[in-house]
Amino acid sequence: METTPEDRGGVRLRGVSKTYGTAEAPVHALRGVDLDIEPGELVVVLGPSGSGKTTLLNLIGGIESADAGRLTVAGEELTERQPARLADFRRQHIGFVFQFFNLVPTLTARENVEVIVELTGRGDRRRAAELLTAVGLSDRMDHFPAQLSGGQQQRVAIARALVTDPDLLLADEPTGALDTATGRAILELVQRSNREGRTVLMVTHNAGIAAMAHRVVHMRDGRVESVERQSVPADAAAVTW
Ligand SMILES: Nc1ncnc2c1ncn2[C@@H]1O[C@H](COP(=O)(O)OP(=O)(O)OP(=O)(O)O)[C@@H](O)[C@H]1O
Repeated sequence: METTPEDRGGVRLRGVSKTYGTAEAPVHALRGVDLDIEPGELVVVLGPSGSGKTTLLNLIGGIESADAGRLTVAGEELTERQPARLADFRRQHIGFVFQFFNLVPTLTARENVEVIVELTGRGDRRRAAELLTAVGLSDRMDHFPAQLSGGQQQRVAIARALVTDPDLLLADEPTGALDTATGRAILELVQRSNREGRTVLMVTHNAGIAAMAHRVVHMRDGRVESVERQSVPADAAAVTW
């Protein structure tokens, strides 16, 4: 399906379910989730451990497929899409940031970003240095992950997620492994990316972080329990947890 500018980064879920485990011992990670995310929104997903937050993010990002329901992400219908075509979708539309950075230990910061351009065929290798500078790492580009602090590694991960200019940035506990001050700096980068027009969906345990969202989705037992709109989202620099 052709993506129009209006579709850029928008999400629509209808009756989406995902079950893990066996027929004898099923684990209902998501139970009939309905959710709309408008292009350009910053949405935070809150909920206790096991409520289905990561599963929701992984389905929207095409890492996994739903068992039931309909998903449209960035103008693309993902329902019943085969894994190989989900990979295409991810390459074209999604940037991921994870709790534990997931950098390749044998590549430098710059190479960790550049390799994504090679793997996806999207973006421009020259943007790697530009993005690393934008996240404050101009003097660390040739360092390996082990030579970087956690916060610096997460900055590399954000540059890596953005190098393909994705429609949608998905972040799963991006501050979970960081101290508060470092985590706040990462949230500022996430917010900047959103203010530049990108849709952002971020999962966290920390209710304080939700202050920076346009909308907060509360999950419980695989369901959306409530959605709250915040007319004046806080600056990430002012968020505390
Ligand atoms: N690959 C898997 N195989 C089996 N069960 C899984 C799998 N992934 C998730 N689950 C189960 O699905 C439920 C929802 O998990 P999910 O990771 O989405 O929750 P979460 O809200 O992100 O939790 P946390 O905050 O602890 O990361 C949990 O009961 C979890 O154990």
